[in-house]
Amino acid sequence: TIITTDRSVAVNQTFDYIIVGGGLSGITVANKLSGEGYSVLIIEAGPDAQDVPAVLNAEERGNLNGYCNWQYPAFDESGSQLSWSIDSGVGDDIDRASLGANGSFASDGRHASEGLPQVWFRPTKAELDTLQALGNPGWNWDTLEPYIDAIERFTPPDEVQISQGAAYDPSVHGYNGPVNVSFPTPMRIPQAQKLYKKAVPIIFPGLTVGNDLSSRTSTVSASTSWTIWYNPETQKNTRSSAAYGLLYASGQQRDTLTVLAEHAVAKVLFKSDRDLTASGVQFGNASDGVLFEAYASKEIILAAGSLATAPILERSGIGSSSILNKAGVKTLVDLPGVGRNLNDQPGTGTSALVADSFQNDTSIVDGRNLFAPIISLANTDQLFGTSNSWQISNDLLRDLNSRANALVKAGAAVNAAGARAVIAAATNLIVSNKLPVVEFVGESYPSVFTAVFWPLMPLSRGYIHINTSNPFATPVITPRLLSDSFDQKVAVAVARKSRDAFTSAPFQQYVADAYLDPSDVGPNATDAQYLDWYRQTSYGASHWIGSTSMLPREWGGVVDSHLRVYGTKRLRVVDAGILPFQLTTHSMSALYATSQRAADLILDDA
Ligand SMILES: Cc1cc2nc3c(=O)[nH]c(=O)nc-3n(C[C@H](O)[C@H](O)[C@H](O)COP(=O)(O)OP(=O)(O)OC[C@H]3O[C@@H](n4cnc5c(N)ncnc54)[C@H](O)[C@@H]3O)c2cc1C
Repeated sequence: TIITTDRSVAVNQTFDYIIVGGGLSGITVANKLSGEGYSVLIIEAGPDAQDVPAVLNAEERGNLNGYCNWQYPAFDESGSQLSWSIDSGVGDDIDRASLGANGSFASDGRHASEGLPQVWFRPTKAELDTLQALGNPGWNWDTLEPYIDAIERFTPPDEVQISQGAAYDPSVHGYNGPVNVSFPTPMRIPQAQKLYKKAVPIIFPGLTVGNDLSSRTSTVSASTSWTIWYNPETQKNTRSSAAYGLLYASGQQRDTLTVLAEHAVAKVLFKSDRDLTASGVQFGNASDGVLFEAYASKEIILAAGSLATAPILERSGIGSSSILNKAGVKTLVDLPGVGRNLNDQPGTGTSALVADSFQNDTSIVDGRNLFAPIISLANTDQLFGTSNSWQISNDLLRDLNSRANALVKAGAAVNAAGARAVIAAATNLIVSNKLPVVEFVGESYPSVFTAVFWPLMPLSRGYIHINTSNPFATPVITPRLLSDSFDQKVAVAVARKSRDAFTSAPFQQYVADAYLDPSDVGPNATDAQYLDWYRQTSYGASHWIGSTSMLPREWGGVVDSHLRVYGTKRLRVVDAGILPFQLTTHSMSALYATSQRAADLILDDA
């Protein structure tokens, strides 16, 4: 495998496949295709950060600024810039806008301060089967779960880790894959984990503490495993990822794989404006702005992530003709779904001051930088109480049409039928399958207990589009987080629950001030005050999906169930953007499955 920034490896060269983006999905696909002997070029916008300590050592994720975050600006509907920027992944390792969050060369997109993806657990059968129900034959639990199994190399916790809170269900892990999954050594804040585990069933009645986040049909609370492994030589919790597992690993080297780093793809080239067979890409480096071409004899695969693939399609002439006209791009395929249905989970958090006598107790508060030691996933019954939940569920079912119409009006969906199908699918998971609607993370930092949380199955949708043909300009991203009233209800309810946790009996003797932050949203605050605070402080949880959804074309889909871009030939999308609705997990486990399955579909057609 050649990894280089020397563009001469690609300029005017022809490969079997060109993959745009060396993040989680791009690396996974490249590994499979090159493993079959096909020549593959990955063009990755970010840097090769293989030996960067902040990338390699999982606990240095706070030092990633400058390596791994494109930090795209975000806007509200009036065009004003929001106060937060989007951590857009630089793959695991590359520079942050491009790399997928999980361990790829780059990651997909979020704040460097939060670091690259690490939390690992599986989605449920119900949600993977819903991909198929949305008009995508072959995309279901039975076809995808084996790929989740295949990618994971799980190290079960040892007795010490188990005594510190770790637990697992051996049947929901893979043991022979390239991506390591384990509990940290030592476990973080074991005593504080116990407090959260006692408080969670109190604040979310009906939610039980289980033994594994991956072992569930609906809700669960448990200590988290991460995509890390413990290196006894360096004594460090070490990052695992698509990049480390499938690209850098000595056993995965290929004669036919070339990675060109620090170059961004501007657009896809076609044989002609009439024959929309993808034949190559135009690419360059923003520092000099010069554009070059490289060619593929078989296919172009866009894997630049949910925040970059849609703009590449638009610059290539594929998108809504009115948006392309305004940007000065000639429309080749009028495909209005490009860039719509964008969504992420809006996250924020509260904190409580730890009592003086426990301030130096590292089993309760520590400065270690591994996010999310204990995670709880609660459904509407557990969040709202069963009778309120019944009413809220009825409202959700009743309001499908009005929600769909509102999304079309806002420009976040192509048509009411498509919007309704997607919202109905999510609603069904919430109402009938009782899947979790909120994620609640128990954390601590020096001097404070914190709760970090987000609506897990948001119904809000936004959009991302280009506004210029300049290949190096950032897209205009309008996330519209919390624009839906159900998401608002979930947000307010979980924020209140976090206060209930810190005032609950288990925490009482450990907490000096349960309302430390936000101090002005106190016990008597109204829902409106909570919502106002939530809006001001929340930002995307870095699980951006949906902007190139896999759906029937008449519903606003961008790719078909073989991930082929409608209206074109030899052009596919394989990244988080294909998911039409959120999964009740962090995205990487599912994306490893979708990208492996995509590689098999591509090989079937080779
Ligand atoms: C900070 C952060 C933390 C996260 N934490 C977790 C977690 O704990 N657990 C979890 O499961 N998931 C987590 N995620 C989510 C997960 O990482 C992403 O969902 C996943 O990486 C998306 O994969 P992808 O292949 O779609 O895109 P990515 O992995 O983002 O890859 C896209 C790649 O394309 C590159 N690129 C972009 N534009 C161009 C261009 N024009 N030309 C060439 N290359 C380009 C990018 O640099 C990037 O390398 C996190 C994400 C972020 C950002």
